[in-house]
Amino acid sequence: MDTVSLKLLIIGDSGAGKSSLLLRFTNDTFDPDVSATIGVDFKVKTLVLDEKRTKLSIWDTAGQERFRTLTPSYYRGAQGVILVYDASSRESFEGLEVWLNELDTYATKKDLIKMLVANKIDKTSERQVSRSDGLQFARRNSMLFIEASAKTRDGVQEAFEELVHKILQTPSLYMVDGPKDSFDVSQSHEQDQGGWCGCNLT
Ligand SMILES: Nc1nc2c(ncn2[C@@H]2O[C@H](COP(=O)(O)OP(=O)(O)OP(=O)(O)O)[C@@H](O)[C@H]2O)c(=O)[nH]1
Repeated sequence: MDTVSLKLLIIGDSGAGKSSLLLRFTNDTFDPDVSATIGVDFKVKTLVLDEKRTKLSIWDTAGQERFRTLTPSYYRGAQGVILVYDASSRESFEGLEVWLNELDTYATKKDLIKMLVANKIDKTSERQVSRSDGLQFARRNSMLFIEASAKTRDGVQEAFEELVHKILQTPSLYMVDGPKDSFDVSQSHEQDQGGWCGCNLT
């Protein structure tokens, strides 16, 4: 079976639930007291989809401005991005434009696939962003869209799988010409450890 290595990013306002979505997807756990990400956190997960083994390296970036150093390197070479807002926070929804601008500025693959995730849909009585508002924003910006909850698992697996499925349908995104363009997970991880703090605030 072919193995495809993909780099995915998770971006969005602080507190939207980026680390929680990643933790749910990679470990199937949820931590109500998860701490803010400093710099970047990084997880690898293998997924078999469309008769391909995909080795996903998923970069969870800090939403807080003061922890965002070396921003361009988060974006370099990414084939897919998950843009997260909190459906119980209008502010996090309104922050999406800024994240899209940052993506436009730094992404090196301009045809990368974007998935918009409305997180925290379990907080039904506190909802501030309707499904149709989310869907409309996604359509306007050529993104996939899913509503999810890292807490209840709703939509989480689907969000990652749909994104990967769409990337696999776009071979130009991951077929590489030579070693210089390929993304080597092990090498990149070593760089992370040496370059900046890839940890959670305790
Ligand atoms: N009810 C509910 N709470 C959630 C959900 N996802 C995350 N949370 C909570 O929201 C808070 C923020 O979650 P994080 O995953 O740290 O958010 P983040 O986007 O990674 O934040 P930064 O690291 O600061 O960028 C935590 O208290 C989580 O437990 C969800 O689906 N439902």
